[in-house]
Amino acid sequence: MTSTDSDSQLKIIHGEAGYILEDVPHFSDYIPNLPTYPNPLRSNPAYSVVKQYFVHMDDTVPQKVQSVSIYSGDLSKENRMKTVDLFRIYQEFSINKVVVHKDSPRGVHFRRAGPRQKVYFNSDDVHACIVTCGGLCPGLNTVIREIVCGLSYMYGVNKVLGIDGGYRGFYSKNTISLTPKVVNDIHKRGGTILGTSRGGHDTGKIVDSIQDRGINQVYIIGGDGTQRGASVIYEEVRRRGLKVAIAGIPKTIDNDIPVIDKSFGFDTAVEEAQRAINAAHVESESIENGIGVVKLMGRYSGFIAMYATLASRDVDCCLIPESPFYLEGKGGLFEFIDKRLKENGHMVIVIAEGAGQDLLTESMQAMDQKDASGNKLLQDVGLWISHKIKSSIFIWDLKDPTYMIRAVPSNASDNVYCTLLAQSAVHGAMAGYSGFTVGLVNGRHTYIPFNRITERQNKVVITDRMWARLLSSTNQPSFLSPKDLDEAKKAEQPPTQLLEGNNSNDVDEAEKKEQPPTQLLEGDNFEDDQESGGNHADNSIKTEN
Ligand SMILES: Nc1ncnc2c1ncn2[C@@H]1O[C@H](COP(=O)(O)OP(=O)(O)O)[C@@H](O)[C@H]1O
Ligand SMILES: O=P(O)(O)OC[C@H]1O[C@](O)(COP(=O)(O)O)[C@@H](O)[C@@H]1O
Ligand SMILES: [Mg+2]
Repeated sequence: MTSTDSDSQLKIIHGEAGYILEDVPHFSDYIPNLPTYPNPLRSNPAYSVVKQYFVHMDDTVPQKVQSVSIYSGDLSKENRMKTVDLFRIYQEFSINKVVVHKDSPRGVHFRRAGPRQKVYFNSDDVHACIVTCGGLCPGLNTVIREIVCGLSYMYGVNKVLGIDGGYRGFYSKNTISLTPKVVNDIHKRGGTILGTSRGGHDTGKIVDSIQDRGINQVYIIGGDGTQRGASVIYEEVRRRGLKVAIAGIPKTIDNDIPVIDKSFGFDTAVEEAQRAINAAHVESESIENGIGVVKLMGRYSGFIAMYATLASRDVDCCLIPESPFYLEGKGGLFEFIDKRLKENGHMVIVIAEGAGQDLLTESMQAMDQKDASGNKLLQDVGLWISHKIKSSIFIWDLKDPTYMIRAVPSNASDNVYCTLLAQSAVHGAMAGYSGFTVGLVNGRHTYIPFNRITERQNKVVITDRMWARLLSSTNQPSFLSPKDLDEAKKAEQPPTQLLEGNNSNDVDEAEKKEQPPTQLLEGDNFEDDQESGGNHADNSIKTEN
C-alpha cells in the first residue's frame, strides 16, 4: 500500500516498510488529459540498440545506501565457501539496490533520471530557453552546449534561446539563438557564453516573458539562490496553468549544495588550485622562513580548500570556515607556524575565504554588506592573515588565486559530468516533469525537488573521517577546544553520499561479474563518511542516461 502527500512542490510517496519517495512535480499533476508521444529515441540508431535504455517508471534511487557488514571469523574450508557465496549475494545486493522500487526498505528516495518511453512534447512544438545565474563555475558552457545538442540530436528540437545575463535578461535584454553549430566549441572556454548576474530577479516579469515568447522548457543553471528563484518561477508557471517545464541544473563551485554527490566544476577548481599551491610552495621554499598563503574560494564550506590540500601534499595547514582557529597562545596558529618553520624552513597555508571571519570582525570594523543577491560580502581573510603573520613573523608571500579557479574551462571528468547532467535535464523536461533539479545521488542521476537542495548548505563535517585524513596528512593542530568539538558534533548534518574507492554501481557491469569483490566484506561502513566531491566522478558517472 502506498500513500501520497502532495502540494504543488512537495510530492511525497510513502511505501511499505518506511520507503519514502520525495518525488518531483509533473504536468499531469495540474494539467489533465495531456497527449503523450512515443520517445523519438526509440528510433534513434545510437540508442535503440541499448539494452534497457528507458528508465522504468518506478525506478528510484535511495538517498543513503544501506551497507551490510558480513564477517566470518572461522576460515575453515566450508565457511570460506559460505563467505564467497555471501560475497556474491552482497555484491549483487549492493549493486542492484542503488536503483530500487517502492517495495524497497526504508529511507528517502529520489526519482531516477533518464529517458522515458513516452514524452509530453511533440519535438516540433518545443521552444526551450537556457539561463545561467550567480557566480561563474567551470563547466557552465559545457552544460549549455549539451542541453542544446541533447535537445537537437536526441529529440529533434531546434528552437533553443539563450537568455542574456542571468534572470534579469528575461525582461531586459535580447535573446540569443542557440544551435548545435553556435555552441560547438564553447566547452573549451571558461565562463558562460550567456553571461550571468546576481540580483535583478522579478518572477512576474520572467514568467510574462516566458509566456510572451511561447517558451515551454526553461533550463536554469545556477546555485542555491538561482534554484530558489527557479522554484518561485515554477510556482508562478503552475499558478497560471502553463505547460512549461522548469528544470534546474545546480551549480556551485563551493560544492555546498546538499543531497548531491558533488557539483560540476568542483574537480576542475581543485585541479586549478593545485597550480596556485605549487607556486606558493616554490616561492616559500626558495627563501628562508618563507610562508606561502593561498586563499581559495569557499564562502561557507571549505571543500575546495580541503580537497586541494589533500591533493597537493605541499600544504602545511588548511583553514576552513567550518573549523574555528585562533592565532596566539598555546596551540594557536602562530605556535604551529613557528614549529613548522623550525622543522622545514618554509610552509604553505591554504585558507578558504570564509575561514576565520569571526576573528576578522573582532579585529576590524564589523562590515555587514551584501551583494545584489543578498549574499553576505566577506572580508579579505587572505590579506588579513598575511598581515597578521607578517607582523609576527618576518617573511611572507601571498598568492590569491580566488577567481582563477572558477574562470577556467572544465576538465575532462567535469565535461563528462556536465554532459550527463544536461542530458538528464532534457530527458526530464521532455518526459513532462517540471519544478525539479537534476543531481547525482549515490552515483545515479536523479530528479530532486527544489526544496531539498535549497533547504541547507553542504558543509565539511569536521568530526568526519575526511577532515581527520586532512589533519593527519598536514599534521596540523585541530585548533578545537572541547567546546568547539561539542558544537561541531551538535551541528553534524547527514553527510553527502560518498562513493569510496571502486564503488561502481552499474548493473550491466555487475551482470558480467567481472569486478573483483574487493571492499565488500571490509565492513567499512562508509555511509557515515564524507567524500562529497573530489575523486569519485569516474566511478559515479553512468553512461546510461
Ligand atoms: N531567495 C531567493 N529567491 C528567489 N530568487 C533568488 C533568491 N536568492 C537569489 N535569487 C536569485 O538568483 C540569482 C542568483 O543568485 P546568487 O545568490 O547570486 O547566486 P547562486 O545562484 O550562485 O547562489 C539572482 O538573480 C537572484 O536574484
Ligand atoms: O565575486 P562573486 O561573483 O560574488 O563570487 C564570489 C563568491 O562566489 C562563490 O564562489 C560561491 O558562489 P557559487 O556557489 O555560486 O559558485 C564564493 O566562494 C565566493 O565568495
Ligand atoms: Mg549561492
